[in-house]
Amino acid sequence: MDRVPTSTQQPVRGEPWAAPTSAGFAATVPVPGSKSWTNRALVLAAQATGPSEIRGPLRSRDTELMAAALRALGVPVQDGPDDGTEGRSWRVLPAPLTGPATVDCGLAGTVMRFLPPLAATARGRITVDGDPQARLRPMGAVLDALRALGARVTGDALPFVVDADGPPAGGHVRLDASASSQFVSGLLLSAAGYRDGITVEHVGPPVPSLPHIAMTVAALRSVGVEVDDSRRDRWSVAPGPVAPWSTPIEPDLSNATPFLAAAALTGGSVRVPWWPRRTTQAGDAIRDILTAMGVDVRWDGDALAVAGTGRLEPVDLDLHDVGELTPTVVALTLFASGPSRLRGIAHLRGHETDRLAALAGNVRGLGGDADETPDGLVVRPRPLHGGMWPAWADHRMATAGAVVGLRVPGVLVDDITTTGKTLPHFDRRWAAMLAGDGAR
Ligand SMILES: O=C(O)C1=C[C@@H](OP(=O)(O)O)[C@@H](O)[C@H](O)C1
Ligand SMILES: C=C(OP(=O)(O)O)C(=O)O
Repeated sequence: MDRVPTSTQQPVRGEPWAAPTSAGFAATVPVPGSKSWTNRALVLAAQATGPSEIRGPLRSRDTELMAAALRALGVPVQDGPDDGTEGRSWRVLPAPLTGPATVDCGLAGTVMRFLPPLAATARGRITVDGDPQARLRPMGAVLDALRALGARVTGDALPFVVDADGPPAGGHVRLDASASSQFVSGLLLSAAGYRDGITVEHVGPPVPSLPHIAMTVAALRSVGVEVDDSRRDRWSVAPGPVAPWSTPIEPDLSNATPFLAAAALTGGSVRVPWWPRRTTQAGDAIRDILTAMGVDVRWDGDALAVAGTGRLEPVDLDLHDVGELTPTVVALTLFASGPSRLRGIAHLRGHETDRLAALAGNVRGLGGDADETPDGLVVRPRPLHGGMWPAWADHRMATAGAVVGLRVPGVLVDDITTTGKTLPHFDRRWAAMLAGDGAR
């Protein structure tokens, strides 16, 4: 039976976006800073012993919401000097966290999961809400954990209220983080400010997106916070000072994936400059995924260079660790030489939308053949026709529609502006890539 993705999204404003087709191009595509790194940097900088400068941050809806949340709690987050680069730096000036305040999470998982543990260390009443669709995202485990750690929180999902009275006791808490790694990351990021620190123990089916927890641990250590992650499913943060943030933000590799997929699908080539050789970002997994599909992937100086080879092999992949790549990968598998299977991603049902239902439904809407499984998707390539590819308020659904549209005339994305969640001006960047801007 066809399922329709859960969506309370508001009626889409404006005209649908006609996805351009392409028969190949050569382009250099710089991508802005990482969402995941930027929002970790902001949360840590707000707790630091002195001012921080966050260089090369992502400036998008998710990160502007995090900056606005910190300002609402009394922490100035100011523009740094304008050096002409896109990701204008942020200067964060730590100050006592106070309510009353209202925090808008939008649809950002990082804001709704990272901010409440910080808010619990403030003083005053803090009301937290977000987009209608955000109210459907799993939150209960984090809010229960905060209560167990001594915080006063009313509610089990957005909207909820934190009645803060200075740093809670903290201590040891058990929670089921199988719905989102962000439950763990959020608690760890503010744990140094709890009186006894925090030890988080996961109990339940495997935690998804473990590289994102490794990123959290790396971020904490970079500001001098002591973290013990030596035991599986257990993370312990000691109480103590947080040093100012100083690490430049890496480019967002997940945001790079639709552009790399475009090269793979059209026989074109794309270079993404400043691709880190070592990183905790999930998006780095695209190198192995494209290679497994038969695409030419190589280093070119400081850039990653991807070129289509005219063939795309089918894949059987466990994306449990790198679930946010699924929409891009599905777009690619639609054009592979046989059926593909994607596994380990049941938790995507709690992302911006139910991504498994949205992807299967959108593929079928273009005449394709995709089915949900209990923990993923099966995609069987067949000729597609044009039609509407709804974004379901989900930035990665929108960018996946752009990828599909490269090979299928007449694909329309109902709301391309939803890409502003993590990648402002996506449509302009896409057009520039197809025009071969910056090609070498
Ligand atoms: O911590 C982070 O920055 C993120 C963790 C992951 O969340 P889930 O564990 O909920 O998949 C990922 O999908 C999301 O895009 C960003
Ligand atoms: C799951 C994602 O986002 P969020 O940070 O809102 O969970 C994503 O960007 O793919």
